[in-house]
Amino acid sequence: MDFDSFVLCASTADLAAEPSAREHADAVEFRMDLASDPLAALDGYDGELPVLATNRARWEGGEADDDTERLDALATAVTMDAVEAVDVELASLQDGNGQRVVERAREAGASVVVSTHDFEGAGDAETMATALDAGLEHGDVAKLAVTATGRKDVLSLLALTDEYDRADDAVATIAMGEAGRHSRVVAPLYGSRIGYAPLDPADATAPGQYDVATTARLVDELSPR
Ligand SMILES: O=C1C[C@@](O)(C(=O)O)C[C@@H](O)[C@@H]1O
Repeated sequence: MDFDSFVLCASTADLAAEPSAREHADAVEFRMDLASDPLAALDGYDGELPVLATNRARWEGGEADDDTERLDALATAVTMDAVEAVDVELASLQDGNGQRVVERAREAGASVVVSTHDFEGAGDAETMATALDAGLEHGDVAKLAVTATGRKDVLSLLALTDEYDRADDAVATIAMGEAGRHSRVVAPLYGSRIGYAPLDPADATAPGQYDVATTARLVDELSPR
């Protein structure tokens, strides 16, 4: 999967739901940590959309507990044909444990998204840039999802997104929460390369998400012709 332009992911724990994502999404983000037998589901996957595999650790807002098992499963997932990209937490790369997933992804020709989440706040622009720079050192796309507490946080994030995009650095930026909700459809206009949306709002995988049909429609309507 390449991230030269915006990729909208339908975020789901259920790969069987892929047919209903096709109309709106470019890819499926498979939240392995929220699925009951994720490797079996991937093995049986015969959908059309490419898969971005995420196995989010509990310490980063997900539900996967054992870090060794979690990263092993991710390393196996990237060898599967449908998996064209993988998400690895920046912290897992900085402590060295996630490196084997990146190596496996490289061998398999899958792209690597390096993610950082802040579920409490946004930090200042320098903190955000530090996370993006570190992500770019390890992977193809640096993803930063922060929690916006007000408009200023969103503006800082959008300004940074614009800067990295102008430098041709692939970043994905998201301001989570109510104050940041609009960033999910506006950040792509400033160069954010990935969006995440559930098929059904009741299955949101993060605060402030629009459903995938709404996200696709709004991004399309707002995009310059
Ligand atoms: O990291 C991300 C971004 C996200 O947290 C969001 O805010 O849309 C949703 C997650 O499913 C995904 O793995």
